[in-house]
Amino acid sequence: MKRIHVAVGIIINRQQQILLAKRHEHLHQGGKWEFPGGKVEIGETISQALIRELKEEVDLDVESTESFMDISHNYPDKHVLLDIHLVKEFKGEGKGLEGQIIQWVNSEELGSFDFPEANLPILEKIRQLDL
Ligand SMILES: Nc1nc2c([nH]c(=O)n2[C@H]2C[C@H](O)[C@@H](COP(=O)(O)OP(=O)(O)OP(=O)(O)O)O2)c(=O)[nH]1
Ligand SMILES: [Mg+2]
Repeated sequence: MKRIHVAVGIIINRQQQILLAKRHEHLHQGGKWEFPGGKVEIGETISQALIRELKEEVDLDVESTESFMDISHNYPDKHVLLDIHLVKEFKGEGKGLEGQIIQWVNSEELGSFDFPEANLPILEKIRQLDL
């Protein structure tokens, strides 16, 4: 199965809250909460893809990104490579431009959201950040 390459942003605001978005029901892993992001297009770097996706999906202007971790995960119906970056410098408040629900949450609250299975190591590593 082809592996899709996804640029994912852990977006952290000045209140140390993290931005989550709820995936639309009809999408792969629909109904689950995600860190905003999307597929890297041909000819794009990861950071270009992340900047583009975060503008398109949540209306943020990203000023810098820091690499955080990569996760390769096989769902029964899709193989993904998540290229995850921290985003702490950006302009904008965040807005669900694709009609998705978005929410800024404290790191202690992350455990109460239902994420795709591939995200478990991300949640573990966020817990180790000093937020
Ligand atoms: N953005 C994001 N995707 C995730 C996370 N966890 C996870 O397994 N995924 C998977 C779900 C999807 O299979 C894939 C993201 O692809 P997508 O369909 O949202 O891609 P996209 O935003 O470029 O949308 P499109 O090309 O379908 O319009 O990565 C996550 O935390 N954030
Ligand atoms: Mg997406």
